[in-house]
Amino acid sequence: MVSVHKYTVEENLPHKFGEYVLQRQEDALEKAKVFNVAISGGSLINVLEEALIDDSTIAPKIKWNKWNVYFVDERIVPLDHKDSNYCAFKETVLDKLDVLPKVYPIDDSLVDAGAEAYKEIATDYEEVLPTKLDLLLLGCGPDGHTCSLFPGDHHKYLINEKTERVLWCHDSPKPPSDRITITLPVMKDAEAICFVSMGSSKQDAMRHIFDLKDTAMPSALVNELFGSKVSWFVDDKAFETVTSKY
Ligand SMILES: O=C(O)[C@H](O)[C@@H](O)[C@H](O)[C@H](O)COP(=O)(O)O
Repeated sequence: MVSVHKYTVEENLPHKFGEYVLQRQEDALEKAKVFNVAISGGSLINVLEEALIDDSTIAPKIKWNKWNVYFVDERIVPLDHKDSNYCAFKETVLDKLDVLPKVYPIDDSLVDAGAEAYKEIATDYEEVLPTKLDLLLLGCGPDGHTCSLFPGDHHKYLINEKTERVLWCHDSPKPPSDRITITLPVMKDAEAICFVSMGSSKQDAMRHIFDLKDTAMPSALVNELFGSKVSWFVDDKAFETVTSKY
């Protein structure tokens, strides 16, 4: 069963999320010297800023020098492009830190080289990713996608992948069209998975995921497959139409 943490604006979701991340950091550092985290793009990056930088009780406890940061998905664009998840993370988080984590972006030297090279970007990133990540921090799109695992027959190859850990996602319904994404085997091996979903644009997806358990939506499939290690941080707007109890 997944854990759902639901908050109103007054209850300060970013702070609660920050406490959760802090706990995962402490758990990981009890066992190892580094904390291996993979993050998505989108609004999650702003929540990271609010939780881990702006929150004055959480910020001093974050041991950035022990963090290794990877990306659960990345758009195939130069790293300084506005669409790059790395670029968003750099501008929103890294540029505001005095002590930096180690960050592992994609190799962007091949972004203009076409399809064969895109496969290579994915394969190369698979080499970079540790086998077991301590924490995956995920978003969920209004269509139920997570990472760049999109719903629908055209993108079934991503969800069906059993061996390769990073794939090239082409014809993405959300631009830009070419991306890389982690696959379910990476999620299977991860210690913990955490989604953040906020705002009324997520209502329909939340109803499909939590009430209808519609596993055609990749985020619902993640719940079904890996439930006990999955946490959701949601606000009351996103969950307004969900009737199931958690
Ligand atoms: O590369 C991407 O497009 C993002 O990583 C994407 O997968 C994002 O996580 C979700 O779309 C949720 O984004 P929002 O929280 O901004 O809606």
